[in-house]
Amino acid sequence: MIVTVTFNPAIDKTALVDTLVVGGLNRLRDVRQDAGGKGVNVSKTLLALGSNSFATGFLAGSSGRVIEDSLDHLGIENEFVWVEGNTRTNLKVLNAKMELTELNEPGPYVEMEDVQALVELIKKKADPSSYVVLSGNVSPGVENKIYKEMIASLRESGIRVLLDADGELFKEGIQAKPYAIKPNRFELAQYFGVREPESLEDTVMLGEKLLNDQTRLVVISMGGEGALFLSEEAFLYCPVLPIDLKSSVGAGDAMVAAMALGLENKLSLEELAILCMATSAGACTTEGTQPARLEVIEDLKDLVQIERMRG
Ligand SMILES: Nc1ncnc2c1ncn2[C@@H]1O[C@H](COP(=O)(O)OP(=O)(O)OP(=O)(O)O)[C@@H](O)[C@H]1O
Ligand SMILES: O=P(O)(O)OC[C@@]1(O)O[C@H](CO)[C@@H](O)[C@@H]1O
Repeated sequence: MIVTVTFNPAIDKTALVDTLVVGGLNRLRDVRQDAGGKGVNVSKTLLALGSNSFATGFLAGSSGRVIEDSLDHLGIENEFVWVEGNTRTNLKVLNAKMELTELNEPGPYVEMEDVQALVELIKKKADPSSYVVLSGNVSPGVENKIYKEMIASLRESGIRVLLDADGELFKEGIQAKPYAIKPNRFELAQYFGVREPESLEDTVMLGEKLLNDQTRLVVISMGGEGALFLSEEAFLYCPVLPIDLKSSVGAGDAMVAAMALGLENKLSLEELAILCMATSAGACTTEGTQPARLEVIEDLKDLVQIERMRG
């Protein structure tokens, strides 16, 4: 069973505008709404890939109900800890050049006792064969060391964690050596306090420093430049797939879903890379934060190219 944890889910409003004017009036068109937040997107993608998951985290107020209803409607098993306030709405605006501007709200306040309730819920659902996906930002009130503490605590129960976070959450979380991580190139550079590496070799040099006896898989996503897959088995580079881009919001989450499924199904690194590339590219072919249909993902798999950098 894959358990996805979203501390700070969101209703994602995606809209188009020809030119985004900062400090001016922008009239949006083609506004669509999706139940989102990184872990929620991972669960939606797993469903598209034909896999069950259990979605949890924090929800609040009427927006929280919208997300819960959407997951129920999709048939995704879920149980959230309910807190005061209202789950956030995040605005994603794409201009005519397909440049994305994201305006993410902070989300409702979460007390430490709510976090305790969440950890108990996760431990109730997960067992040593489970992968727990911790992804996204946390709500106000939650400390940056939370993922680090959760990774350590879940490890005591033999549960493996896949971490996708940025900034301090990532920096702290890494210290607890999660089983798998998916930084993008910016997050990787930020972690090491260096400029974003330009070459694949320099990116690999940073990424391999994060592999260790417990962190067995490092995937570095590089947006339109593809991704790197590092494990003790091999180091692989996959160039980006040629697709008709609709919205890249959630492409990273699609990749995380494919990583979790690949690990659960014990795929080889090469098979896992193919699934990740096809699933993440598929997410870019849909509007908003919807995953692609399985047939689309299957077709995209044929386009994946793999360059072996080591192993
Ligand atoms: N324009 C694109 N065309 C095809 N595939 C893409 C494109 N953009 C992203 N992808 C795929 O999605 C993967 C993840 O994208 P990206 O590196 O932007 O993730 P991210 O930074 O975690 O994004 P987010 O947090 O917004 O989901 C890439 O490695 C690539 O495989
Ligand atoms: O504020 P966070 O938690 O970092 O990111 C939240 C978010 O931008 O991530 C998803 C796309 O990856 C969206 O569904 C959601 O709005």
